[in-house]
Amino acid sequence: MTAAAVTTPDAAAPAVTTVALPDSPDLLALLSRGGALSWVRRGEGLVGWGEADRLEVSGPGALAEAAAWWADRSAALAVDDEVGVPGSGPVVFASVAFDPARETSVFVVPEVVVGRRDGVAWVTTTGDADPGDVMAAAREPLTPAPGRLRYADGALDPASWCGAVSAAIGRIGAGDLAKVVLARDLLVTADVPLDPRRLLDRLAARFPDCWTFAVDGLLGATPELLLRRTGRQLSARVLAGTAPRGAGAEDERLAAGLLASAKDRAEHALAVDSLVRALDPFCTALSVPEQPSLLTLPNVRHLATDVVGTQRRSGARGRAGLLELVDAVHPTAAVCGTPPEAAAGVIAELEGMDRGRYAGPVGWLDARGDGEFGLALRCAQLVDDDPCSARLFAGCGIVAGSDPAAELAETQSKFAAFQAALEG
Ligand SMILES: C=C(O[C@H]1C=CC=C(C(=O)O)[C@@H]1O)C(=O)O
Repeated sequence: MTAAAVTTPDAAAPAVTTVALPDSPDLLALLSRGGALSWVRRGEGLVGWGEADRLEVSGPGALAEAAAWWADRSAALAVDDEVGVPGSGPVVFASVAFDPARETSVFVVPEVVVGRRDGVAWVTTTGDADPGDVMAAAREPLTPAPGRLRYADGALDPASWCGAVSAAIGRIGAGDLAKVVLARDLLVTADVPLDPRRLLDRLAARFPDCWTFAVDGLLGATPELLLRRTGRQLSARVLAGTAPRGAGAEDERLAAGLLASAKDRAEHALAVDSLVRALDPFCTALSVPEQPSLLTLPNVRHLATDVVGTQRRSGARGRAGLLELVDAVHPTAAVCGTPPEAAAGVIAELEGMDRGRYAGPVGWLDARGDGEFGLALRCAQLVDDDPCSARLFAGCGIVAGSDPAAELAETQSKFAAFQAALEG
């Protein structure tokens, strides 16, 4: 545990109090129905509820605006933090649009945050709420399981989406670009309102190696870590290149085939390269394994590269904040393509939908500047005006050598992650 912090900017400033908890709570079990906020992996992370503050922002410079907003807001709080670890004290949850210049990014400061890190648990409250009362309040009962589900095509039906993939392969063949990630959406409607807590519980139970996230109605379990900052230490898990799971010996064969696939290796290398190029100017050291490893999930397997770096103490504009770093690395070629401008143009032209916050950075940031951002993948956006409906997303990297039917099957395997959570 690092030093405790007490800051008192002015007498009228809202108070933020963090106290240690004697027991380690099941974080997701604490959430109540409205406004569930989550970033949890293997029982550790943060959950939050209530809204002490909120920013919705879009346009060029959206992330710089958000960073300035959080710096102002967090500096104005009177903080009493007896825990003093990343994630204790004031925290903002964030869900950034895939294209922050065009679409809305959302930042929410919860009234209550409960965290757990390396077995140490704490609760942070903003304003008058008493930490003891907050923890004593039992979670409201879950709403019934969704029961019958109806699915409908989103922007493109499967055949049209395969047509878009063929068109993208044509552009790649013509030399316009090397890679583009094309996504599709699927609409689901249940007979009863969807309960985010039920979905998050099920996602966390089935995908323990993923980060189970929820911010402002966007929920999912992502295997991809865009960027974590702890002090000057930076880390990321880049994924690109996917194979389905099989039964018995077939599963082993598919795993070996993925590692040996020149097409998947090329797709993966572009994603790693895009992150490393963007991060390098901010780092004194950056370590990148030469070969990808395999990340095995219940529904798919990915090529994975874990990158770690040490941030420079200062650059031309001082030491970059986490949101500035996120702005610099996003979008990587894991969600956009190479070169990014050409890929973004092909996505806008061929996908036929707005991604919203799908494939954007999602996570949290504290007042010290520590935080974690994943990419919002394997997720669904709850529909604002229809509590029984959600929009699911899945995408695939397209390179020379991609096959539209195989890419369609890959989106189905990726949708299956959220569908399993819905169908329980
Ligand atoms: C864009 C998605 O996945 C990305 C992350 C991992 C593997 C990917 C792939 O193999 O295509 C994608 O780049 C998605 O799941 O919607």
